[in-house]
Amino acid sequence: MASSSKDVIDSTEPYEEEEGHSGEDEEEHEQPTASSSSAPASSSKKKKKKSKARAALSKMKAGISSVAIPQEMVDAVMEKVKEEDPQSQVDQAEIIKQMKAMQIMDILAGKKALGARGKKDLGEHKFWSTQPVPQIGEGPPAESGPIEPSVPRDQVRQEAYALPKDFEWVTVDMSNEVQCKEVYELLSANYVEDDDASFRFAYTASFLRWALMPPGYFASWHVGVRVKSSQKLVGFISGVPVKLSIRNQVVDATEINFLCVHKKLRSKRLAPVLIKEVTRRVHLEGVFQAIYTAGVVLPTPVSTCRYYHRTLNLPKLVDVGFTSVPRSSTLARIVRQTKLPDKTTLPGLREMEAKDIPEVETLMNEYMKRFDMIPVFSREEIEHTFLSGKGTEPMINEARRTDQVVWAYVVETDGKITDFFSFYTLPSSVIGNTKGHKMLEAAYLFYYATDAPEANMKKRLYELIGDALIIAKDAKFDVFNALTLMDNWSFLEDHKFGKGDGLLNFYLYNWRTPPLEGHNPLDGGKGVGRGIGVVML
Ligand SMILES: CCCCCCCCCCCCCC(=O)SCCNC(=O)CCNC(=O)[C@H](O)C(C)(C)COP(=O)(O)OP(=O)(O)OC[C@H]1O[C@@H](n2cnc3c(N)ncnc32)[C@H](O)[C@@H]1OP(=O)(O)O
Repeated sequence: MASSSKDVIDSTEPYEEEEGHSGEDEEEHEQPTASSSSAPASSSKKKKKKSKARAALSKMKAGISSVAIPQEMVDAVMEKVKEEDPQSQVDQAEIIKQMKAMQIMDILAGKKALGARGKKDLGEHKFWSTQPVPQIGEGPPAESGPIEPSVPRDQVRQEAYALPKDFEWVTVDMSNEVQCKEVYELLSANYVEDDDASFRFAYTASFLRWALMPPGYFASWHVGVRVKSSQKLVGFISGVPVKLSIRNQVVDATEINFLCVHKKLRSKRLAPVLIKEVTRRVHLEGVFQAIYTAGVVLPTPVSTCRYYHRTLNLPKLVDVGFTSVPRSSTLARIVRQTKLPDKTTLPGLREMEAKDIPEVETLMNEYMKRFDMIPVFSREEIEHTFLSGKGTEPMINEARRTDQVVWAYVVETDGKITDFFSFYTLPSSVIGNTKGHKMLEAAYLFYYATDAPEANMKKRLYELIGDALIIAKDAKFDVFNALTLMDNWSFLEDHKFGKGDGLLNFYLYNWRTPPLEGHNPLDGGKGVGRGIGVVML
């Protein structure tokens, strides 16, 4: 009798990975080291809720929880703080947070300041230690470039990696509605959650189609794993082509995203085999570099950015536990303080149209020179990225069409496009909420550009993002999120974005370059740089 997918999923043993494939991957076969969870902020239930709220979405793809801090180190720091300032209100949770941030910065700086437990705290990395990525403690490279050479197609492993016997590889056809829905369903139930399992990213099917089918995409880079007997999709990873300019070296790369393994198949070493298989398929197309982001700390981030959140619908954010009202204030007061103007303010602001593509391209090419790592968009990519996700009529509300995934606006002054901004939707499902809210509607700041001269740049960006917030509020988003990349640092605080707890790590595969400025968590929110100009979905 054929086993049901439930039986197969429940009984799957940890996967013993193949050894020595094409000399690329000699992972030792051991159980993964369990990552430690972050320390609770407080034992009191109320405080815990508050800490959950602060962490919220920013910790989802952006956790620092995999870095363990020994209790004795926390105690020692606590003692020192009290010694220097007996009135200090700082608590253990804050110390742990700061120490984790310090560790990440040390990794970025290539210092071995990880304490006696060093590498162990970060896990042994049985898989990642075999991959062409900068290893922990290696130190910043003197020069940028590939870690291992590219090889001709006939030297790339031709056969797929072996999977446990009950599973098989599939290439998911994202243009097929049923298959796209299967990916959506896998992710809806199993993708990234925050530490408290309160929210889970809920990318829509139309979003996934938009994200995974840019011009020149390779269907073979949409890799799925199915249970043979039931054909249930239980694993996924995807790549899309991207041309990156990293410190002025242009690299044909792939953007890897949506790595997901069904919850019941976790810790069985399926992720490494998914990563190896997508790598093989990417190599077969002559591409040998990749960019990806993750909340977890792996060897080795090229940069780390922090999330910031701008409240748009405070009562709902409080209801779902995303945020809380400080004791010293009231809901009504904060609503008043964060109220946005009813109408956008910039003359000439309008939705981007196809006719604007050449001017937006010129504007972006010029403006993006400010950052060290940027995407190099072709005209077709600009069209796809900013216009193809516009959705269709009818409108769901006054500023949102059915299936709209991206919002793109330009400022036209005397027939010339002077500015541009965009944001995209990424809702999260609210897990186990008792107040009737199923979804948290979050907008994420995407690309923008302006021709404002440097002296006027800060003011102009402030105005642009102010209007983006108003449009997002009209489209009924609950919160507007942004990272400390591009020039975001210049307007986040002025626009009343709250600093999130979460950090997002940026990684490059098979490319070494000295750390790119993103955000220095030691610097209390200042000291942000202009390293990262790539916005990952
Ligand atoms: C040239 C082309 C190159 C293309 C490839 C470029 C690289 C792309 C890399 C992928 C970029 C993805 C970008 C995104 O999509 S980031 C989003 C990742 N997805 C989620 O967080 C969704 C919820 N979680 C899951 O589905 C699972 O927990 C996943 C699938 C994440 C791990 O499954 P599981 O929990 O069952 O673990 P395991 O026993 O199979 O495997 C354990 C090994 O996997 C390493 N691990 C864990 N999490 C991640 C992670 N997020 N990136 C890279 N590696 C990760 C881990 O360190 C350990 O290796 P090592 O520490 O022992 O060495």
